[in-house]
Amino acid sequence: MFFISRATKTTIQRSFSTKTSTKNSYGRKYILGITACMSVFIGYKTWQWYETNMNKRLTPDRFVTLELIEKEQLSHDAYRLRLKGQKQLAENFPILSCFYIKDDNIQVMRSYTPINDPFKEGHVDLLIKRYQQGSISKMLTRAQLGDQIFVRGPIEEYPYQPNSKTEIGMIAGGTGITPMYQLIKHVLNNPNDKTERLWLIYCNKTKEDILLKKELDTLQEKHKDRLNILYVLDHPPSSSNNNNNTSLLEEKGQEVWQGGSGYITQEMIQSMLKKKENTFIFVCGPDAMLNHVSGQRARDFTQGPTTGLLGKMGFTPNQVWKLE
Ligand SMILES: Cc1cc2nc3c(=O)[nH]c(=O)nc-3n(C[C@H](O)[C@H](O)[C@H](O)COP(=O)(O)OP(=O)(O)OC[C@H]3O[C@@H](n4cnc5c(N)ncnc54)[C@H](O)[C@@H]3O)c2cc1C
Repeated sequence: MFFISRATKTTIQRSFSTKTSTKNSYGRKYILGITACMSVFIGYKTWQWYETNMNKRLTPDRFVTLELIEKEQLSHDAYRLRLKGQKQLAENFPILSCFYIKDDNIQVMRSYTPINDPFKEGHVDLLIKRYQQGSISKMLTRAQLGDQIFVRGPIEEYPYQPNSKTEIGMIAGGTGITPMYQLIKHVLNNPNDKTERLWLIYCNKTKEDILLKKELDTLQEKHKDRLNILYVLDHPPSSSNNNNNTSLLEEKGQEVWQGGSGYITQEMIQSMLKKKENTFIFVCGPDAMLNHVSGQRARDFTQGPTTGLLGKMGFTPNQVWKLE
Protein backbone atom coordinates (compact mmCIF):
# COMPACT_ATOMS: atom_id res chain seq x y z
CA MET A 1 0.00 0.00 0.00
CA PHE A 2 2.74 2.30 0.84
CA PHE A 3 4.77 1.15 -2.04
CA ILE A 4 5.09 3.58 -4.92
CA SER A 5 7.01 2.55 -7.95
CA ARG A 6 10.14 4.56 -8.89
CA ALA A 7 8.51 5.58 -12.18
CA THR A 8 5.42 6.91 -10.43
CA LYS A 9 7.59 8.81 -7.94
CA THR A 10 9.56 10.43 -10.70
CA THR A 11 6.37 11.43 -12.51
CA ILE A 12 4.93 12.94 -9.36
CA GLN A 13 8.15 14.83 -8.67
CA ARG A 14 8.35 16.11 -12.25
CA SER A 15 4.75 17.19 -12.33
CA PHE A 16 5.20 19.05 -9.05
CA SER A 17 8.48 20.62 -10.05
CA THR A 18 7.09 21.78 -13.42
CA LYS A 19 4.07 23.41 -11.82
CA THR A 20 6.23 25.16 -9.21
CA SER A 21 8.69 26.49 -11.77
CA THR A 22 5.90 27.94 -13.98
CA LYS A 23 4.37 29.66 -10.99
CA ASN A 24 7.79 30.93 -9.82
CA SER A 25 8.70 32.22 -13.24
CA TYR A 26 5.46 34.25 -13.44
CA GLY A 27 6.12 35.54 -9.94
CA ARG A 28 9.73 36.38 -10.76
CA LYS A 29 8.71 38.22 -13.94
CA TYR A 30 6.08 40.14 -12.01
CA ILE A 31 8.56 41.11 -9.29
CA LEU A 32 11.18 42.03 -11.89
CA GLY A 33 8.65 44.23 -13.67
CA ILE A 34 7.66 46.01 -10.45
CA THR A 35 11.33 46.43 -9.44
CA ALA A 36 12.18 47.93 -12.85
CA CYS A 37 9.24 50.36 -12.67
CA MET A 38 10.16 51.36 -9.13
CA SER A 39 13.81 51.86 -10.10
CA VAL A 40 12.79 54.12 -12.98
CA PHE A 41 10.42 56.03 -10.69
CA ILE A 42 13.04 56.40 -7.90
CA GLY A 43 15.68 57.41 -10.48
CA TYR A 44 13.36 60.04 -11.93
CA LYS A 45 12.43 61.38 -8.49
CA THR A 46 16.15 61.50 -7.46
CA TRP A 47 17.00 63.38 -10.66
CA GLN A 48 14.08 65.76 -10.04
CA TRP A 49 15.21 66.34 -6.43
CA TYR A 50 18.81 66.90 -7.56
CA GLU A 51 17.70 69.39 -10.21
CA THR A 52 15.57 71.40 -7.80
CA ASN A 53 17.74 71.09 -4.70
CA MET A 54 21.38 70.09 -5.10
CA ASN A 55 21.72 71.80 -8.45
CA LYS A 56 20.62 75.10 -6.84
CA ARG A 57 22.89 74.65 -3.83
CA LEU A 58 25.15 77.69 -3.61
CA THR A 59 28.83 76.79 -3.60
CA PRO A 60 32.10 78.57 -4.33
CA ASP A 61 33.13 75.59 -6.49
CA ARG A 62 30.90 76.16 -9.51
CA PHE A 63 28.26 78.39 -11.07
CA VAL A 64 24.62 77.46 -10.50
CA THR A 65 21.67 79.04 -12.28
CA LEU A 66 19.07 80.77 -10.11
CA GLU A 67 15.76 82.10 -11.37
CA LEU A 68 14.99 85.81 -11.11
CA ILE A 69 11.70 85.85 -9.17
CA GLU A 70 11.37 89.51 -8.11
CA LYS A 71 12.59 92.81 -9.49
CA GLU A 72 11.93 96.26 -8.07
CA GLN A 73 13.25 99.60 -9.30
CA LEU A 74 14.43 101.67 -6.32
CA SER A 75 15.78 104.77 -8.05
CA HIS A 76 16.69 105.99 -11.54
CA ASP A 77 19.59 103.50 -11.67
CA ALA A 78 19.19 101.08 -8.74
CA TYR A 79 17.23 97.82 -8.58
CA ARG A 80 16.52 95.16 -5.99
CA LEU A 81 16.59 91.65 -7.44
CA ARG A 82 15.53 88.39 -5.78
CA LEU A 83 16.93 85.08 -7.07
CA LYS A 84 15.30 81.82 -6.04
CA GLY A 85 17.74 79.51 -4.25
CA GLN A 86 17.28 76.95 -1.54
CA LYS A 87 17.74 76.91 2.23
CA GLN A 88 21.14 75.64 3.35
CA LEU A 89 20.54 75.50 7.06
CA ALA A 90 23.43 73.16 7.84
CA GLU A 91 25.89 75.98 7.11
CA ASN A 92 26.30 79.60 8.26
CA PHE A 93 26.56 82.20 5.54
CA PRO A 94 30.14 83.50 5.94
CA ILE A 95 30.48 87.20 6.77
CA LEU A 96 31.78 89.14 4.80
CA SER A 97 31.02 87.39 1.53
CA CYS A 98 29.88 88.19 -1.96
CA PHE A 99 28.82 86.21 -5.04
CA TYR A 100 30.33 86.18 -8.49
CA ILE A 101 27.70 86.72 -11.16
CA LYS A 102 28.55 86.14 -14.80
CA ASP A 103 27.15 86.84 -18.20
CA ASP A 104 27.42 83.37 -19.71
CA ASN A 105 27.46 84.73 -23.28
CA ILE A 106 30.61 86.79 -22.82
CA GLN A 107 32.10 84.88 -19.84
CA VAL A 108 32.57 88.07 -17.79
CA MET A 109 31.89 88.07 -14.06
CA ARG A 110 31.63 90.70 -11.29
CA SER A 111 31.17 90.63 -7.48
CA TYR A 112 27.81 91.35 -5.82
CA THR A 113 27.04 91.27 -2.09
CA PRO A 114 23.72 89.84 -0.92
CA ILE A 115 21.78 92.06 1.48
CA ASN A 116 20.07 89.09 3.16
CA ASP A 117 21.13 85.70 4.53
CA PRO A 118 20.67 83.46 1.46
CA PHE A 119 21.29 80.22 3.40
CA LYS A 120 18.58 80.90 6.00
CA GLU A 121 16.06 82.52 3.65
CA GLY A 122 16.46 80.32 0.58
CA HIS A 123 16.81 83.23 -1.85
CA VAL A 124 19.46 85.80 -2.77
CA ASP A 125 18.55 89.50 -2.48
CA LEU A 126 20.77 91.84 -4.46
CA LEU A 127 20.96 95.58 -4.80
CA ILE A 128 22.27 96.48 -8.23
CA LYS A 129 23.29 99.86 -9.57
CA ARG A 130 23.23 100.12 -13.35
CA TYR A 131 26.14 101.72 -15.17
CA GLN A 132 25.41 102.92 -18.71
CA GLN A 133 28.69 101.47 -19.99
CA GLY A 134 28.67 98.51 -17.62
CA SER A 135 28.37 94.93 -18.80
CA ILE A 136 27.12 92.83 -15.87
CA SER A 137 25.14 95.58 -14.11
CA LYS A 138 23.35 96.26 -17.41
CA MET A 139 22.71 92.54 -18.02
CA LEU A 140 21.28 92.15 -14.48
CA THR A 141 19.08 95.22 -14.54
CA ARG A 142 17.72 94.25 -17.95
CA ALA A 143 16.91 90.67 -16.84
CA GLN A 144 13.23 89.66 -16.84
CA LEU A 145 11.33 87.57 -14.28
CA GLY A 146 11.95 83.90 -15.03
CA ASP A 147 15.45 84.49 -16.44
CA GLN A 148 18.24 82.26 -15.14
CA ILE A 149 21.23 84.02 -13.55
CA PHE A 150 24.66 82.39 -13.17
CA VAL A 151 25.83 82.67 -9.55
CA ARG A 152 28.94 81.33 -7.79
CA GLY A 153 29.76 81.70 -4.11
CA PRO A 154 29.79 82.65 -1.32
CA ILE A 155 33.25 84.10 -1.89
CA GLU A 156 34.74 85.23 1.40
CA GLU A 157 35.93 88.83 1.34
CA TYR A 158 36.92 89.09 4.99
CA PRO A 159 36.64 86.40 7.69
CA TYR A 160 34.78 88.41 10.36
CA GLN A 161 34.73 86.88 13.85
CA PRO A 162 32.30 88.23 16.48
CA ASN A 163 34.02 90.20 19.29
CA SER A 164 37.28 90.41 17.34
CA LYS A 165 37.08 94.23 17.17
CA THR A 166 36.23 96.90 19.74
CA GLU A 167 35.19 99.60 17.28
CA ILE A 168 34.35 99.07 13.60
CA GLY A 169 34.46 101.96 11.17
CA MET A 170 33.09 101.74 7.63
CA ILE A 171 33.57 104.11 4.71
CA ALA A 172 31.40 103.34 1.68
CA GLY A 173 30.55 104.93 -1.64
CA GLY A 174 27.52 104.00 -3.82
CA THR A 175 26.96 100.23 -3.94
CA GLY A 176 29.94 99.83 -1.60
CA ILE A 177 27.24 100.00 1.06
CA THR A 178 26.13 96.37 0.49
CA PRO A 179 29.02 94.63 2.33
CA MET A 180 28.76 97.22 5.13
CA TYR A 181 25.02 96.59 5.48
CA GLN A 182 25.72 92.84 5.65
CA LEU A 183 28.26 93.42 8.44
CA ILE A 184 26.18 95.94 10.44
CA LYS A 185 23.15 93.64 10.49
CA HIS A 186 25.30 90.64 11.38
CA VAL A 187 26.90 92.41 14.37
CA LEU A 188 23.78 94.10 15.71
CA ASN A 189 21.51 91.06 15.30
CA ASN A 190 23.90 88.79 17.18
CA PRO A 191 23.32 89.17 20.95
CA ASN A 192 26.66 87.46 21.59
CA ASP A 193 28.60 90.02 19.57
CA LYS A 194 29.66 92.72 22.03
CA THR A 195 31.43 95.04 19.54
CA GLU A 196 31.17 98.38 21.35
CA ARG A 197 30.73 100.82 18.47
CA LEU A 198 30.06 100.83 14.74
CA TRP A 199 30.19 103.90 12.57
CA LEU A 200 29.57 104.43 8.89
CA ILE A 201 30.42 107.27 6.54
CA TYR A 202 28.33 106.76 3.41
CA CYS A 203 29.10 108.90 0.34
CA ASN A 204 26.87 109.49 -2.68
CA LYS A 205 26.34 112.04 -5.42
CA THR A 206 22.80 113.10 -4.47
CA LYS A 207 20.25 112.27 -1.78
CA GLU A 208 18.32 110.15 -4.30
CA ASP A 209 21.39 107.95 -4.78
CA ILE A 210 21.53 106.87 -1.13
CA LEU A 211 20.77 103.13 -1.08
CA LEU A 212 19.13 101.31 1.86
CA LYS A 213 18.57 104.65 3.66
CA LYS A 214 15.34 103.56 5.34
CA GLU A 215 16.91 100.30 6.54
CA LEU A 216 20.06 102.08 7.78
CA ASP A 217 18.07 104.79 9.60
CA THR A 218 15.91 102.12 11.27
CA LEU A 219 19.04 100.30 12.49
CA GLN A 220 20.55 103.57 13.75
CA GLU A 221 17.34 104.44 15.58
CA LYS A 222 17.18 100.99 17.18
CA HIS A 223 20.87 100.93 18.18
CA LYS A 224 21.50 104.62 18.94
CA ASP A 225 24.16 103.78 21.50
CA ARG A 226 26.20 101.57 19.15
CA LEU A 227 25.65 102.71 15.54
CA ASN A 228 26.46 106.16 14.17
CA ILE A 229 25.91 107.08 10.49
CA LEU A 230 27.10 110.11 8.58
CA TYR A 231 25.74 110.58 5.05
CA VAL A 232 27.93 112.65 2.75
CA LEU A 233 26.72 114.08 -0.57
CA ASP A 234 28.62 115.59 -3.49
CA HIS A 235 25.51 117.64 -4.28
CA PRO A 236 23.39 118.09 -1.14
CA PRO A 237 19.79 119.36 -1.39
CA SER A 238 19.21 123.11 -1.59
CA SER A 239 21.14 123.84 1.55
CA SER A 240 23.18 122.15 4.22
CA ASN A 241 23.52 122.66 7.95
CA ASN A 242 26.86 124.36 7.26
CA ASN A 243 24.83 127.48 6.55
CA ASN A 244 23.83 129.56 9.52
CA ASN A 245 20.41 130.28 8.07
CA THR A 246 19.02 126.80 8.91
CA SER A 247 15.96 127.99 10.81
CA LEU A 248 15.19 130.54 8.09
CA LEU A 249 15.24 127.77 5.46
CA GLU A 250 13.11 125.52 7.65
CA GLU A 251 10.62 128.32 8.07
CA LYS A 252 10.46 128.61 4.28
CA GLY A 253 9.76 124.88 4.12
CA GLN A 254 13.07 124.12 2.40
CA GLU A 255 14.88 120.92 3.17
CA VAL A 256 17.99 121.29 5.30
CA TRP A 257 20.66 118.67 4.70
CA GLN A 258 21.97 117.44 8.04
CA GLY A 259 24.83 115.30 6.68
CA GLY A 260 28.20 116.16 5.21
CA SER A 261 28.83 117.67 1.80
CA GLY A 262 31.63 117.54 -0.74
CA TYR A 263 34.49 115.07 -0.61
CA ILE A 264 35.08 113.07 2.55
CA THR A 265 37.65 114.76 4.82
CA GLN A 266 39.95 113.84 7.71
CA GLU A 267 37.71 115.94 9.98
CA MET A 268 34.68 113.82 9.06
CA ILE A 269 36.55 110.63 9.93
CA GLN A 270 37.92 112.20 13.13
CA SER A 271 34.39 113.19 14.18
CA MET A 272 33.32 109.53 14.11
CA LEU A 273 36.31 108.14 16.02
CA LYS A 274 36.35 107.44 19.71
CA LYS A 275 39.66 105.65 20.16
CA LYS A 276 41.76 105.46 17.01
CA GLU A 277 44.00 102.62 18.21
CA ASN A 278 40.93 100.44 18.92
CA THR A 279 39.37 101.02 15.52
CA PHE A 280 39.30 98.74 12.48
CA ILE A 281 38.03 100.32 9.24
CA PHE A 282 36.48 98.72 6.14
CA VAL A 283 36.48 100.70 2.89
CA CYS A 284 34.41 99.89 -0.23
CA GLY A 285 33.46 102.06 -3.18
CA PRO A 286 34.50 103.37 -6.59
CA ASP A 287 38.24 103.46 -7.39
CA ALA A 288 38.37 107.26 -7.05
CA MET A 289 36.95 107.10 -3.53
CA LEU A 290 39.32 104.29 -2.53
CA ASN A 291 42.30 106.28 -3.84
CA HIS A 292 41.20 109.28 -1.80
CA VAL A 293 40.41 107.39 1.43
CA SER A 294 42.82 104.46 1.74
CA GLY A 295 44.53 103.74 -1.58
CA GLN A 296 43.63 100.68 -3.64
CA ARG A 297 44.80 97.13 -3.10
CA ALA A 298 48.27 96.18 -4.33
CA ARG A 299 48.68 94.80 -7.86
CA ASP A 300 49.12 91.26 -6.46
CA PHE A 301 45.67 91.66 -4.80
CA THR A 302 47.07 91.83 -1.28
CA GLN A 303 45.81 94.72 0.82
CA GLY A 304 48.93 96.82 0.16
CA PRO A 305 49.94 99.94 2.12
CA THR A 306 47.37 102.27 3.68
CA THR A 307 47.59 105.62 1.92
CA GLY A 308 45.06 108.43 1.32
CA LEU A 309 43.30 110.10 4.25
CA LEU A 310 43.60 107.05 6.51
CA GLY A 311 47.33 106.80 5.79
CA LYS A 312 47.76 110.49 6.65
CA MET A 313 45.85 109.96 9.89
CA GLY A 314 48.29 107.23 10.91
CA PHE A 315 46.13 104.15 10.36
CA THR A 316 48.25 101.06 9.68
CA PRO A 317 47.46 98.25 7.18
CA ASN A 318 46.38 95.95 10.02
CA GLN A 319 43.65 98.46 10.92
CA VAL A 320 42.21 98.87 7.41
CA TRP A 321 40.51 96.43 5.02
CA LYS A 322 39.83 97.39 1.40
CA LEU A 323 36.92 95.52 -0.19
CA GLU A 324 37.55 95.44 -3.94
C1 LIG B 1 33.26 93.07 -2.98
C2 LIG B 1 32.38 93.79 -3.96
C3 LIG B 1 31.02 93.82 -3.76
C4 LIG B 1 30.18 94.49 -4.66
N1 LIG B 1 28.84 94.50 -4.43
C5 LIG B 1 28.03 95.16 -5.29
C6 LIG B 1 26.62 95.19 -5.07
O1 LIG B 1 26.11 94.62 -4.09
N2 LIG B 1 25.86 95.85 -5.97
C7 LIG B 1 26.39 96.48 -7.07
O2 LIG B 1 25.62 97.07 -7.86
N3 LIG B 1 27.72 96.46 -7.30
C8 LIG B 1 28.54 95.81 -6.46
N4 LIG B 1 29.88 95.78 -6.71
C9 LIG B 1 30.39 96.37 -7.98
C10 LIG B 1 30.25 95.34 -9.12
O3 LIG B 1 31.09 94.23 -8.87
C11 LIG B 1 30.63 95.87 -10.51
O4 LIG B 1 31.90 96.44 -10.44
C12 LIG B 1 29.65 96.90 -11.05
O5 LIG B 1 28.35 96.36 -11.14
C13 LIG B 1 30.07 97.36 -12.47
O6 LIG B 1 30.21 96.23 -13.26
P1 LIG B 1 29.84 96.29 -14.81
O7 LIG B 1 30.30 94.99 -15.42
O8 LIG B 1 28.43 96.64 -15.02
O9 LIG B 1 30.71 97.50 -15.33
P2 LIG B 1 32.19 97.42 -15.93
O10 LIG B 1 32.10 96.77 -17.28
O11 LIG B 1 33.12 96.83 -14.93
O12 LIG B 1 32.54 98.94 -16.07
C14 LIG B 1 32.13 99.69 -17.20
C15 LIG B 1 32.01 101.17 -16.86
O13 LIG B 1 31.00 101.34 -15.85
C16 LIG B 1 31.36 102.41 -14.98
N5 LIG B 1 31.55 101.92 -13.60
C17 LIG B 1 31.71 100.62 -13.23
N6 LIG B 1 31.82 100.52 -11.89
C18 LIG B 1 31.75 101.79 -11.41
C19 LIG B 1 31.78 102.34 -10.11
N7 LIG B 1 31.91 101.58 -9.01
N8 LIG B 1 31.66 103.68 -9.99
C20 LIG B 1 31.52 104.47 -11.06
N9 LIG B 1 31.46 104.00 -12.32
C21 LIG B 1 31.58 102.70 -12.49
C22 LIG B 1 32.62 102.99 -15.52
O14 LIG B 1 32.27 103.99 -16.43
C23 LIG B 1 33.23 101.82 -16.26
O15 LIG B 1 34.14 102.22 -17.21
C24 LIG B 1 30.74 95.13 -5.81
C25 LIG B 1 32.11 95.09 -6.01
C26 LIG B 1 32.92 94.43 -5.10
C27 LIG B 1 34.38 94.40 -5.35
